Order: sequence, then structure tokens, then C-alpha cells
Amino acid sequence: MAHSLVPEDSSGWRSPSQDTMLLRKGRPTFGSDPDLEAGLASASSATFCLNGRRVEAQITKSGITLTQAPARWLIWRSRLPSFLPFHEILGAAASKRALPWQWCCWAAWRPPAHGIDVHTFRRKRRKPCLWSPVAWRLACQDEEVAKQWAADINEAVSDISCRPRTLLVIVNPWGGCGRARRVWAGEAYPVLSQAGVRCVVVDTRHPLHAKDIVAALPMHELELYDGILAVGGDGLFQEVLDGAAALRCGADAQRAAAAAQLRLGHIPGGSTDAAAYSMHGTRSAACAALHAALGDSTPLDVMRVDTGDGSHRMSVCYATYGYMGDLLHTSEAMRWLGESRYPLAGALTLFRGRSYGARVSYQSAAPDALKAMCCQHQCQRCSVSASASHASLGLHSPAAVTEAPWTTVEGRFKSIMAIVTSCRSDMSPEGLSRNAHLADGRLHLVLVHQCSILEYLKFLSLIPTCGINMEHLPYVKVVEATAVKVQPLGEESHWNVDGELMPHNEVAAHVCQGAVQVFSRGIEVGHPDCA
Ligand SMILES: Nc1ncnc2c1ncn2[C@@H]1O[C@H](COP(=O)(O)OP(=O)(O)OP(=O)(O)O)[C@@H](O)[C@H]1O
Repeated sequence: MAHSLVPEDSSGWRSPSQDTMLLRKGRPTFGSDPDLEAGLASASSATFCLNGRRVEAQITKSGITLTQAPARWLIWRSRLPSFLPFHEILGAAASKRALPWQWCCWAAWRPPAHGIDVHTFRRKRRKPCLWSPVAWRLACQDEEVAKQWAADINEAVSDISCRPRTLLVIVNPWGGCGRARRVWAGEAYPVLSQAGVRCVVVDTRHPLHAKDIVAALPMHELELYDGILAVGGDGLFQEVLDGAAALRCGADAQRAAAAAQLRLGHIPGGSTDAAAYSMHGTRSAACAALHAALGDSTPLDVMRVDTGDGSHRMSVCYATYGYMGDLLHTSEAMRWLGESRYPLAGALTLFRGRSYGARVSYQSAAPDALKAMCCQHQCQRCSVSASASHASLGLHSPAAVTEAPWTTVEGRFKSIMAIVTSCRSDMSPEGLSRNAHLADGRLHLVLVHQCSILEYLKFLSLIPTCGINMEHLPYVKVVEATAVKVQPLGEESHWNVDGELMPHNEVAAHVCQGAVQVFSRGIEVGHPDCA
């Protein structure tokens, strides 16, 4: 059932933009013909006022070049872009209102009464992966020029084939203690609207509703949607992932094939949001929406976690037993405290000082020369991700995909963790596992053997600075594996999978390399704009 977070028309569609973006024509304006391009380029140059500076703007095949007129007398110089690539532009809209201070670049008696708002984004200087939406207003005096430029820019942008046209958006109204709805309406929707993306918004009504919605999508809707956005926490994203995996593993081959084409996205609106944080390097909802609106795509590893009672879950972050399981179990009773329930439950669990007996078996991952490489945009290690058909095989079956030998360890453990991606959060911005990659088909198995409360406190306190790579602590062992099985011996804890409790404690988990495509481009660590 669609809900009115934003205005919609009678057909149930949101009306993302009543502007030129929805009047796109299919034919590209900027073809590969050099003569055509040269002609257009010369026809598409004009003088505008941008942030009080006079600029010569020109439309080229790949974007808009902006050349500032020299003005040595200016003491204050604003930092203006010299090039706006189309693949980073959401859309453009002709606008009538000119900012008063823009008048200063023209004679006062002829103020630029018209303009074009070019919607794009800006990277934070010291953190290139943190994007914030920005609108550059190119002001001019001629209304026709403004309208023509907006139409030309929108036509060029609409030719980018990876851009989504229609998205299914699933919002958990209770995610992050009600934050998810605000995040959607205030941060994510405006970005998608500027890009002309149609959004069909559905609120969840009960736990596992998101999984049911996705798993029940009929063929005509699967063909309509370019992707699904989960607006909420990690639990909601995991449910959407579960639903998509159920579709892909279903008996209907046509629906399975259509589901494999869907890209998933996480708009962070929960309490921790490790999935979005790990994919983009930031917890910004606007940034996640920008990746979706621009049509970014990257493969993501999925860990299938099967329990002894026959149920299973898909995870993109972690599955942990022992301390983190107890912590989640304790914190669930304190939901009314919001995000502050986690440190409180953490302290209570720590001082209980429990450890649990278990038999742990794992299949080691093959050694890799690129091991030390950090995962980032265009990551070499992730580029050899598995083909979609191979990944679907792993999603389908509880059995591990490789034939590698199993190693077994038995003992008492404070904590057992299987971490698939970096698992970034506000507590650990660089991630629990710094060497983890988005799509290398490996998990990091962390075994924290029985130790004193103080020793475990030391382990916890080192996580924000060095993650789980603590070879110097004799009671911590980290191995790269592809599959793991855990059988509890004696008193049992709880399994915490991406912040959700599992119903049974005998668990087998394996990684499906690059099993889903997500709206992300990996983490940008450097960019010429930020030099
Ligand atoms: N309408 C609803 N009413 C009650 N529970 C819901 C509803 N929709 C989803 N849920 C459940 O709420 C749980 C938590 O949701 P979600 O992950 O979105 O938020 P969160 O717990 O605040 O964030 P995080 O998982 O990042 O800590 C999920 O397990 C989901 O099944």
C-alpha cells in the first residue's frame, strides 16, 4: 500500500518532478558524430552569472564546461566548478528567480531575471566519499536561453542508460525510532525527485513485511522497477535482500531472471546503518540517494546463514555469537531508549563476563596477493567478482560452494564473528574489518577465546582504532574463510545477524560472491575535485 510521504497523483505514482525531466525524449542529443557534436557545442555556448561571477558556459559531449571571466579586482573569489560532467548531474530546471547578489556581475539596470538550476553534488574536501547535493544556478537575462539549456541538459542526462527510471521504495516507519520517514521525505526523496526518478513508496506494517512485499512482486512490477530502496536500518535492508533472494531462488524462472536484474539500495534511517555505511563510506542518506539517482552499480557479497531449524537469512554485514548476541538480546528489551540502548546493553553484557563452548569449523579462503589492498572505488580485488549465475547458485543452497578442506576448532569463546563487508558504523567509522571488501567472496572469521573481562574490554576498546585485526592479542584469532559452521556445546548464547536475532543457534554460513548489485560505486578515497 502506497503512503503519502510526498504528493502523488491519482494513479498512485509519486509526482517527482513536474518539470522538464519527465518530458524526456528517448533520442540522444549528443551522438558520437563529431560534426554534430561540434555544431551543438558552438550552438550551446552562452554567458551566465554563477555565484556573482561571469562565466562562459559550453555544452560538450560529456558535460558543461564553465570558464570564469578574469576579474583581478575581486578580493573574494568563490570556488566554482570548471566542469560539470553529465554523469554527475541529476537534472536541470529553468528558474525565474535570480539571487539578488547575482546582479552584481551584470549592470544593475539589467539584472539576470532567469536562470537554470543544475542539480548535482559536491564532495567533501577531506572525505571525497561524502557527497552533498548542490544546485548551481546559471543566471541569465533571456528566458528562452534558460529553457533551451535546461532541456538540452536534461536530454543529455536522460541518455545515460544506467539511470533508474522507477524505483520501489520500502520505508520502515519505526526504523531508527521514527527517523526513517523524516530521512526519506527530507533527504532522499528530494534528490531522486531532481533526477526525475519515479518512486512507488510503501510503508511496512509489521516485521518481515518488507520481505513479503519483495518476494510477492508480480512479473509486470519486476519489469517496471529498476531497483528497490530500503529506507530504515540494517534489519530492513536484510529483509529486502531476503525477499530478492527468495525471488531469485524461486521456481518461476522468468521472475527469477527479472529479480536478478534489480539493484538494491539502502537509505540509512535506522539505528546503526552498517550496510549503507560500508557501501558508501558514509552514513549520509542524501549520499545514498545520490548513488541511486545517478544509477551507480557495484556487486556485493552476500552471506547465507542457515540455522539448525531449517530457516535461513541473507546478510551483508556480520553474524556474531556470544558477546554481540547477548548484547542484542539485552538491548531488544530497551528499544524505547533509541540508539543509547546499545552502550547500556553492551556494558551490562560485558560485566556479566560470559563465555560459551562451541565447535567451529571453517573453510579457509585461498591466499591472495591483493590481500592488503583496501576496498575502494574501482577495487581491483572486487573486480573479479563472480558471475550472476554462479552467485545465484550459492544463494539457493545451504551447502558451501567450494570444495576446500574444513578446519575445526573446539573451545570456549567470548565471541565468534563472521564479517562479510567492512561493517562501518559511528562506533567504528573505518569498519570492524578494515581489510574486508565489498565483493571478494571472503568472510573474516574472528574467534575471541575465553579471557578476562579486562582483556575483552581491551579487545572492544581497540576496535574503533584498529578494527578486528589484533594479531598481537593472544586470545584473538582472525582467519579469512569462505564458509563456517558453529555448533554450540553446553550453555548457549544468541546469534545476531545484521542486528537481528536468529531463532536457532546451530549455524552454517557461506559467502556468495557478488551475489547482488547495489546502488553504490564503492568508497571514493581520492578525487581531483578534492585535491
Ligand atoms: N511496521 C513495522 N512495525 C514493527 N516492526 C517493523 C516494522 N517494519 C519493520 N519492522 C522490523 O523492525 C526491525 C528493525 O528495523 P530497522 O532495521 O529498519 O531499524 P533499526 O533497528 O532502528 O535499525 P538498525 O537495524 O540499523 O539498528 C526489523 O527487524 C523489521 O523487521
